Amino acid sequence: MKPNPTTVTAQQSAQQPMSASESMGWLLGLVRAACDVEVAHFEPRGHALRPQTDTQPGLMLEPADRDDIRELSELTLALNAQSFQAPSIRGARQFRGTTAAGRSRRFRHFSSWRVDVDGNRELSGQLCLYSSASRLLTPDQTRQARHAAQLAASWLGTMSDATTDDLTDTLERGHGAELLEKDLARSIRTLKPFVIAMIDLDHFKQLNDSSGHHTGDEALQLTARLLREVYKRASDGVVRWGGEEFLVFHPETQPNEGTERLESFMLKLAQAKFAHPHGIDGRLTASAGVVRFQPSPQDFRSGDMKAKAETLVRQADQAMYRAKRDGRNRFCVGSTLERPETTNAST
Ligand SMILES: Nc1nc2c(ncn2[C@@H]2O[C@H](COP(=O)(O)OP(=O)(O)OP(=O)(O)O)[C@@H](O)[C@H]2O)c(=O)[nH]1
Repeated sequence: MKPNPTTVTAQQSAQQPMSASESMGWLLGLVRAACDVEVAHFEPRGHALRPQTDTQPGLMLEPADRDDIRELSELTLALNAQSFQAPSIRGARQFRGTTAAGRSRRFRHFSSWRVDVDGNRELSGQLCLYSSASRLLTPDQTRQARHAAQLAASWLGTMSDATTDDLTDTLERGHGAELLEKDLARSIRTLKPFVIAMIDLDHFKQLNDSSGHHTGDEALQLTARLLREVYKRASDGVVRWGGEEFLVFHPETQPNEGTERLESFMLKLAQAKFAHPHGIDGRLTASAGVVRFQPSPQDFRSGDMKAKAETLVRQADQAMYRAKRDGRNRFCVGSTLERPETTNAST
């Protein structure tokens, strides 16, 4: 690919840690510079897109938009177009829209790439590029665009290492805690219920002692894989919180979703039948605690998101210890939090 200013800027900024959304902006910038793409649609893996409206206004990728990759990843971006009409872009080969110059045109799909930046969430999915009929790409331009996207994806892949846990490919604790605070803040803004669960493997020390550390590692990897299967939406967080402890969090989009998804994980773990000589029924089990937080308008006023997140984590932890005390291989529900600052009784 010919060097261009976008590439230089991108390579320079790649020396600095970039957020996932900045990375996405950068990737699109590269592709746009290479091939005049007009509409880019990012389809996160394992995550259904919101229904599109009949006429979606064009959305530019401006710095102000970049804090929120979860919202961003659900969007279709009109890079050089004014607007486009598409009831659902997902899988669309073509749709009508208006170019930047105000002309009505048919936009055609010309290429898609798998983007796999973070094994757990966010920029993992399919980037589909559309161009208007008057701008169909030459084979050379297509090659350039492909090269740009591959280059960007490989840079981004390298950068994701700092935020994920090497062994389990889930979010590393520091990064997970930051996302938790952001997601909690969003739930408070939107007044949507929010769920946190703490999951801890049972008798894990004994598994290490009897079957070896390597088997212990495999148990952690299995657990992480099953959690990722259950908590697979772009808005879900799966974090390795401690040695054999995982934290998950997500907005509650359906009633009772927190407990149902945890049940589904427990069932998958039981079906995996991972042998544990000292485990319940000779297999690997887990104990968990889950709390659901329903924000109220009052929460806007007390803004210490870190303290709120810590309280919720502590309550999930207390509920998890209750599950351990009650015999393990189960989960307990912490009391619904009306005010996360108050640490009264989840046990
Ligand atoms: N294999 C392996 N073991 C780890 C890792 N990180 C922490 N551990 C081990 O995890 C074990 C945690 O044991 P405990 O906290 O005593 O808990 P437990 O044996 O699971 O007991 P309960 O939680 O009460 O059921 C310790 O032996 C740690 O050495 C890891 O990355 N790999």
